[in-house]
This record gives sequence, structure tokens and C-alpha cells, in this order.
Amino acid sequence: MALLEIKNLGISFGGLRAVDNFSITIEKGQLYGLIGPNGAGKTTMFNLLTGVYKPSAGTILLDGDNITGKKTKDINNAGIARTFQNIRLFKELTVLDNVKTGLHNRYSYSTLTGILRLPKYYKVEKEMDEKAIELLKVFDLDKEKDLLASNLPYGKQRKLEIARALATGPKLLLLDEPAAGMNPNETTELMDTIRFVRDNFEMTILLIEHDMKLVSGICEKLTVLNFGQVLIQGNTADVLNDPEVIKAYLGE
Ligand SMILES: Nc1ncnc2c1ncn2[C@@H]1O[C@H](COP(=O)(O)OP(=O)(O)OP(=O)(O)O)[C@@H](O)[C@H]1O
Repeated sequence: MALLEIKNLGISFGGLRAVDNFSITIEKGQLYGLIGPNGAGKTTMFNLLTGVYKPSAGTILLDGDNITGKKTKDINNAGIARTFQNIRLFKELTVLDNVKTGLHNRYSYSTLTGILRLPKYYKVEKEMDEKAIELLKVFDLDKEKDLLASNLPYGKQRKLEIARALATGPKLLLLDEPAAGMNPNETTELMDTIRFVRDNFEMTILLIEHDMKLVSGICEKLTVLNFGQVLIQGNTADVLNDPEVIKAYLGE
């Protein structure tokens, strides 16, 4: 069974059909890219997938469960986590606490336990600290755990955002333009990080990206969106060599 199966998804804003009749199938463990020109509907797709917008047509199945039209929090609990085009960390929290915010749907104590600092509070907080540090080690960020997120260099903020998304325990990770604003060295390192996440967490990853080096370097399959519709989908090399794609997108 596919991990993600989207059929005939659509949404309009006023008269604009931002996503139209969109279908995609993503297998477990796949590294999948969603590309297309500016305004093609890529971020809108992520917003539909994560419950920010409700689709006006179509269905979304995650691991066989119908999550169409559910709320963002429920979709996150069902197993979809994302990062954003513009990094959205809690800049005034430490690196450690940013990861812990991601863990809160998996570790919990009652408000009263928190206020009264009952034994369970300390036990759960300790477990969360340990889990968060484990994740930070994976991303080589554990030495910076007490720094404010805003004091990390840009490339590390991106890594921290991915670590926080993984802390929610997703089945599917969505990355919205992860290489945006990165220099070539940072992009190369990011490609290693994304591959590492897929291999070590057995993660399924769908990413939006304009950086063709990253797309051709790590994505196994691609879907090209153009004016809200699927132009072509298939293996990365085939898609990137397709004359329609070169005309509509790469040849711009
Ligand atoms: N909330 C909204 N209200 C009205 N129009 C919107 C809204 N969100 C997106 N759009 C429009 O839908 C279309 C698709 O936008 P979207 O941001 O999904 O494109 P994109 O492919 O992610 O572009 P980019 O690569 O520039 O990020 C655009 O024409 C955009 O202006």
C-alpha cells in the first residue's frame, strides 16, 4: 500500500483554480520532489495536505487513512510534519526547547501536574530532554542545545527545523524549499542531511524545491506542477529530460 495517495485534489481562490485535479502516489521510503514555476500551486498543495486549506474536491489517504479536510493538529498526529519556506522556529527558545515543542504530542502530563511540579512532571520532562538530545545528536546540534535558536547560523536553523518536525514522529515529512537562501556548500550538506533522514528514520519525504542540483541529486521521483495541474510525473531523469518540462519550466 502507498504511504500517500492523493486523488483528484482541487481548490480555488476566487476564480483562480490554484490546484486542479491533482493526483499523486508516494511509496514508503521514497524521496519525492514537487517542482514547477512560481505560482504553480506547490505551497498550496502542502497547505491542503496539512489542513491549512480544505480541498473543494478530491481525497487524501495517508497509510490508508482518509485525512481529507481534517484539522492541522489531527493531521500532524496522523503522521504528517512539515518545514516552511521561511524558517519558522521559536527564535526566543533554546535549540533544545524547540525540539521539545515537537515532542509534546507524544509525551504529556496534565496542566495541574505541570503547575504543581508533581513527580510525573520531572519524569516526563527528563524523558523529553533525553529524546530531544538524542535527535539533536543525529543532526550534530547537541553542543548548541542551550543556545537560542536565533543565534544558530542559517544552515543549522534549517537542520533544527527538520529535527523539530521529526520529533513529532511523522510517517511523512514535507520540506518546503529547504535549500532556499543557502549557499552551495550549505545545499550540499543539506542534501546529505535529507538522504540521512530518509535512510536512518526510514522516512518518506516529499519536498518542494527550485534548486535543480538538489532536485536531480536526491529525488527519485518528480511531479511537475504547472498552473495548478500536473504536467508530468515519473522518474527524475525522465521528467527532467521531457521537452514539455524543459519548455514550461527549465527553459524559462
Ligand atoms: N490564500 C490565497 N488566496 C488567494 N490566492 C492564493 C492563496 N494562496 C495561494 N494563492 C494563489 O494560488 C497560486 C498558487 O500559489 P502557490 O503559493 O501555491 O505557488 P507555488 O508553486 O508554491 O509558488 P512559489 O514557487 O513562488 O512558492 C498563486 O497564483 C497564488 O497567488
